[in-house]
Amino acid sequence: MAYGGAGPVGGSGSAATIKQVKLERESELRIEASNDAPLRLRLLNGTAEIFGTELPPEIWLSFPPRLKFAVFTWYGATIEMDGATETDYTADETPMVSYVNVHAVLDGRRSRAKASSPDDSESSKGPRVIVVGPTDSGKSTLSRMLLSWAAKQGWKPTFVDLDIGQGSITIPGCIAATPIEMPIDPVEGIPLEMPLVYFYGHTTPSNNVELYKVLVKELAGMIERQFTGNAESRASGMVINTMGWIEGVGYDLLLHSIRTFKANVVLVLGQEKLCSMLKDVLKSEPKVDVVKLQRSGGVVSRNAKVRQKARSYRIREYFYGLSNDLSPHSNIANFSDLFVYRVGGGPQAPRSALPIGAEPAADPTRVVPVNINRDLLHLVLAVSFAKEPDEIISSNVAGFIYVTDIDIQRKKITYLAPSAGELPSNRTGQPILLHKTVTRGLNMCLHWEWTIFHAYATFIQSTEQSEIPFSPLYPMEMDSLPNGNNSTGTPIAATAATNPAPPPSSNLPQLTESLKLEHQFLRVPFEHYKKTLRANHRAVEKEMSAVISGVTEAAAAADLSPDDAVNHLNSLVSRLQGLKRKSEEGSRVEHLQAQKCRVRLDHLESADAENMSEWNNTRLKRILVDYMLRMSYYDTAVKLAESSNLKDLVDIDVFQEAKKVIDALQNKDVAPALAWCADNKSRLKKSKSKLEFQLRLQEFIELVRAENNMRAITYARKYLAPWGATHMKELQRVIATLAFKRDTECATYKVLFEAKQWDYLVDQFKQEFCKLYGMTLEPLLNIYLQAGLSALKTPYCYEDDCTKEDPLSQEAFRTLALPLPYSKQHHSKLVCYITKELMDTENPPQVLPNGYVYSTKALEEMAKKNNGRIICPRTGLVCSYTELVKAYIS
Ligand SMILES: Nc1ncnc2c1ncn2[C@@H]1O[C@H](COP(=O)(O)OP(=O)(O)OP(=O)(O)O)[C@@H](O)[C@H]1O
Repeated sequence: MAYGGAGPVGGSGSAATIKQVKLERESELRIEASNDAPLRLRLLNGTAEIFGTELPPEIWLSFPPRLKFAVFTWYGATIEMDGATETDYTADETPMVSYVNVHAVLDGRRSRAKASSPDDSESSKGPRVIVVGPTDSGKSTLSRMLLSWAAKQGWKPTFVDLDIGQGSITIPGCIAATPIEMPIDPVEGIPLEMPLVYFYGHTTPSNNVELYKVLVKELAGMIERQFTGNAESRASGMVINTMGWIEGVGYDLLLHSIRTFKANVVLVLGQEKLCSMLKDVLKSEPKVDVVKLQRSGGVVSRNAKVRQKARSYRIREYFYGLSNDLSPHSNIANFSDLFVYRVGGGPQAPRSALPIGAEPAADPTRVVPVNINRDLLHLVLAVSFAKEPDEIISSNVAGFIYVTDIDIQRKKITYLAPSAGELPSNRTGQPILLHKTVTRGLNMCLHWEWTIFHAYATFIQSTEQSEIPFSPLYPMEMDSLPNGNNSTGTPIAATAATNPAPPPSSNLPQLTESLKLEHQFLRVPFEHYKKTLRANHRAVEKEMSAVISGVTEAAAAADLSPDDAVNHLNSLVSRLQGLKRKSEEGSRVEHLQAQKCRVRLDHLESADAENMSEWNNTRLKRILVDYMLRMSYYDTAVKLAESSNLKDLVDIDVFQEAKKVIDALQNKDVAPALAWCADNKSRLKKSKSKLEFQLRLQEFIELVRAENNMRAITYARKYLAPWGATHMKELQRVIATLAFKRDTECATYKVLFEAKQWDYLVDQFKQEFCKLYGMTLEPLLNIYLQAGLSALKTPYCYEDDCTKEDPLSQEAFRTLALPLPYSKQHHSKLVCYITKELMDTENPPQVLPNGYVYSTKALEEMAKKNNGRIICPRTGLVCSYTELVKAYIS
């Protein structure tokens, strides 16, 4: 196991380096990201995937600290990594072939289910796969691969997560399900649009086995009902991830889950004993395949402490997002608005109420009200969709809140919620958006009372401090399983299968492929919208905390006269009025930006075969506007956008923001650029941007140029010294200008005083700006032109006799084509269908409107005979000679 490329083997938390790793076919690069810094990675060439999701070529992906994963390739690939790792190594022994073979069989079963009549409840049922095995056997990872491969082929399998210990869909302590419509994002994990979540409240089922069973039954029942009305989901089936407790009660619970979900494929990871026990028990159930699969050597074992930490990170992630990109909202509610309930462990039934001989036992599913007091402080609460207390157990939850303060005197509770506004309202049917979190501790419920809607929340105490192609197209030979039943179709391949099935290929229609270039079309307005939301949120928080401390100060000031107090309060009131005005304006802007995102989605959706030409025309104009904006032709861009009614489809407002900074830099003023850096500090820091440093260096150089050495030194101490740890060399070079002075002839320092440094800053800013908004660094026009030029570029284009008609005879096109390889040349000859003569530069081909091509000689003769009309000998199309377009042979 070693790196195939240059650079040191393994990371061991050393300083960040960029290194390349060459992966041979069917091998994987196993990575444990460092504990304190993210890791960037990109696919340089070949194809590779992370747990079933293909990597996009040449795009840097950023992985959060502590993530453990593997980049696998079927055909070979080169990966580039930037950042420190705890460990990284390549491995060529993986169980991926057996996993993909399982996928291939499941795929066949899905197709058969889809093809059968929906009325036939048995045969229209897709595979229901349950993945079982001890802790750290790779269950979640295998589930993820099977889901991503299925989604890639256009299926919509349902992912069911019964592992309350870690929780892939939502916080631990819950069981949950969600449809998977796209391959799972290797960084973000399971998408959380609309998960179905049932709250259990402990991280091990042993605390309340009965409740766990009841919730599993509720979840299974709900999914079954959804399948009844949705043939596509039904045929796609489900993949069920389970917990690692496989002995004693844990084993009973596994069997209970297999039966409750009517699983027909049981995949046992790396446990001979469990596999044979399950085969034994399930042999009487003929339609269940039990298959043993090898555990991957890459699966990382985690001890109790690491697991606990992982849970704690998830609480934080739920409220703050994977990379601190979410802002939870702080709200206050009255005690009287809510009721707290605890599930299970309530008072025991009196002996007198029990059958003779029965011992009083706490009802495991009893819902018990609890008083609100300071014990609730720092608890994570889950808000339920139940309308009445007795519906709590059978209801899924809407989301979670975190209690930050309990004011007993004023009877107020302060909490953080992942979304703005009050707790979810039944009227709109909008649940709190679920992100991820962790749970441990008590098992109680919070009842939220509303005029129209009653919501219940379950809360749990978090004692963990939350800081807050396959392509070798081998034919597949499937072994029949010992207890497999062929009536369900092809049996699942056992681990013995050594030939990989064809890797799942994408079912995305062609249009979607071309829409990939439209990424920034959606991303830019969305990033802009997010930025406005953040700015508005910050402004409100700032003003509110100033007002609150103003009130507190006034209350504490014993010597404040009534008049002064009134004046003080009046000033606070006018401040709040100002905030109200600003908020109204802010919300108007937010609304407009959200609308813009909607318009763009609608525009993309409107593309279909019928209006393609008009749609493409609009696209061309969009691309031209984008080009002009990037090249600073703002007025022309605005005119074209206005005259073509494209204002919502182009990013003029975003580029106006850039224009201010660029204009200032061109006037040798760094202040607006520095302000822009301050506004986007955290995101620039995340992407390791050096822009602020470069701006500061330039300010320093200007002070040296003005011979203001003392100020330059003070400036360097204040603004440049903090960069010393990471950019010492550049810093030393610039500081040396104090000695060399502005009229130095020493080339190393002379260049620092040149005017082109400002152009360089403009370029740097443009790059950072594009990165921040998710834009391509090159204008789209260049990318599209390069795509075309790559087909035309031949050595002939660079010879002196290259004809003027060839785009590559133009210098501008030649520059664009510079990085492109020559197009593949076939020495074929084109022969005219009519005259059978060779078509070459002497007798060039011409294209008819119907796409057929004939030689110029033949067409000229035909036009002469028919008064300028051309009749296509193959389709009969009639057109004028003037409608023909010359074709170029390269
Ligand atoms: N091939 C691999 N290379 C590197 N890391 C891997 C590989 N396969 C799995 N892992 C990592 O190992 C860890 C454990 O894997 P996983 O969560 O799939 O196991 P599990 O059996 O579901 O665990 P649990 O005991 O929580 O149920 C995860 O962090 C996963 O990302």
